[in-house]
Amino acid sequence: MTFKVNSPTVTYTDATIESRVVYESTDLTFDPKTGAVLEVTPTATNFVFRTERKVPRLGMMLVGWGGNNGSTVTGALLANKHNVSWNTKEGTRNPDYWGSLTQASTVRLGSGPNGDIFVPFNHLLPMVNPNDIIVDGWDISSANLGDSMKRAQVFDYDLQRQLYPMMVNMRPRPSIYFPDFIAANQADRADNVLTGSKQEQMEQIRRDIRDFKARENLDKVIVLWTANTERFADIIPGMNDTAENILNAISQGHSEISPSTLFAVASVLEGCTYINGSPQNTFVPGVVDLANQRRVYIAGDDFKSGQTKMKSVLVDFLVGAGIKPTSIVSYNHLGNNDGKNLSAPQQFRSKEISKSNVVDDMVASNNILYKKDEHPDHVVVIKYVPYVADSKRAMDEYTSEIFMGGKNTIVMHNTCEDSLLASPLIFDLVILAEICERITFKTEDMAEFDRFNSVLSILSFMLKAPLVPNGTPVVNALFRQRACIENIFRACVGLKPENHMMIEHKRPTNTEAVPIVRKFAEAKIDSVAPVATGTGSA
Ligand SMILES: NC(=O)c1ccc[n+]([C@@H]2O[C@H](COP(=O)([O-])OP(=O)(O)OC[C@H]3O[C@@H](n4cnc5c(N)ncnc54)[C@H](O)[C@@H]3O)[C@@H](O)[C@H]2O)c1
Ligand SMILES: O=P([O-])([O-])O[C@@H]1[C@@H](O)[C@H](O)[C@@H](O)[C@H](O)[C@@H]1O
Repeated sequence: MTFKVNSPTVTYTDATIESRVVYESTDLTFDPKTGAVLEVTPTATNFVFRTERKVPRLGMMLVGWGGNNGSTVTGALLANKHNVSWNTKEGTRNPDYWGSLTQASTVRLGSGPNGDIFVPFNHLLPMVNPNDIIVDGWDISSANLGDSMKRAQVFDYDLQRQLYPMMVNMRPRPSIYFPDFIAANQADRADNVLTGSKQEQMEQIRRDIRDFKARENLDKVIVLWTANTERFADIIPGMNDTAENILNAISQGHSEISPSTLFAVASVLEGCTYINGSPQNTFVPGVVDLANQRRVYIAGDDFKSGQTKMKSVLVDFLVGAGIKPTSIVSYNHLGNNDGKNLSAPQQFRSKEISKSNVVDDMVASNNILYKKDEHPDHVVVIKYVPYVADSKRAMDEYTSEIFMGGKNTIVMHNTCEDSLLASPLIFDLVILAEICERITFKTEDMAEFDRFNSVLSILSFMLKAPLVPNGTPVVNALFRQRACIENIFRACVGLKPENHMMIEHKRPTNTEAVPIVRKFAEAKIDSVAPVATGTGSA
């Protein structure tokens, strides 16, 4: 962190940052007959946020470690850690974490004499440095990470050449493989698989987590799925609908328990946050129930890296501007192994679902444009074209109705280097999940400090199909998701939410009075007193 907040509402000790926050919202009352809003009442709730300042020694275990994303994440970490630069036809390139919210974006602190002041996002709170993360994981393919990097064809040759010696001795642990959950075309990779009952395999994953933690002297481990997309599992009452039932089903080896669900259960039982970077329904109700019982974080689903990320911006812009998208056609082709797996109908269906639901909240927000249950036509097409490898081509057409019967059509070609866009998100998911493990909060009606809900919806910014606590709203609009993370972290250090009003810069030029500046040190929280000097405030 590079700044301290000067406020009587924030207390810094060696161990913690404690911040007293008034969380303001609105309470609505409705007409019971029509559902129309009757009253809007501003509300204020006193929160105390407590953040542990000690950054832990963190282990990240990737399921699918030998894949394009897994090998790219590993190589990028090593390149940054060891400052490996490489030659390209455009000249020398240096390692970076571009595309990472925590490592390459900034937040506005306030205004200075020469305009707005921005600081790196990861200066808001003490976060893990990705260079310090220790990596391990599993893969059904026995290929070492050096060969996996070559197979992925993501990095430039000169970078691969330098990284290979650092990665060739990294070997994925044998993994859980049930052929009917992923495409049959993946079978030729599966030479590194566990055997035994589902219970025995799940226990082995738990031993692997404990072994990694002990071997590397870690403070904590976070497990993240970046293995192939599975088909959806059937939700079966009495089997995977509660924590007790799913544990029984695993002990009985029920066929509908997927590898990803076994990894999730193993992680939760080991007290490790589990993140799902793929679209399948790993988090069947029994897993969510178990995570809530054990107060362990789970998050998902499906990295939001390229075509869908753009969609969650474009549709938000259109609908927010009062323009009505009526047809959205998203086509893409890719040639990596993910694309090969997605060429199978059931695996494509998982991805189609996660890519299709992303507009629902934005459409539902505007009943001027859309009648009840009215939606744009929305089509998702994915084709496997080996030649383009990891360089996914996305082509989109957005047709919208505009003013007075007009139509607008936006056509976009978006070359999404899949792994170079997804890998920064993997760092963000793990780093943000880790800092969330060090944040607790208390309100007046809570006897003790407690952590967030076990379904860590704050990570939605990185995910196509955000998993949220039952009964809570799903937000896909990208900038609302970003603002959620930033403003919660701002609250943890006593800063107000960024509201973009900048009203201090909108005063009549002829006014004599100096800008109103609230200085907690001089003014009571419930009053605002003009001050003699017009200095900008952070
Ligand atoms: N931009 C992106 O790359 C992006 C965006 C969103 C989601 N995803 C999802 O991320 C996942 C990984 O993408 P990728 O491009 O790295 O794919 P990939 O096929 O290159 O890597 C997946 C790896 O998982 C391994 N695997 C499969 N089943 C496994 C199991 N049960 N246990 C352990 N390993 C297993 C495979 O052998 C492979 O090495 C896919 O599900 C993909 O849909 C990727
Ligand atoms: O994130 P995004 O670019 O919208 O979606 C992508 C899909 O279009 C693509 O088929 C596949 O590469 C990735 O798994 C990713 O899910």
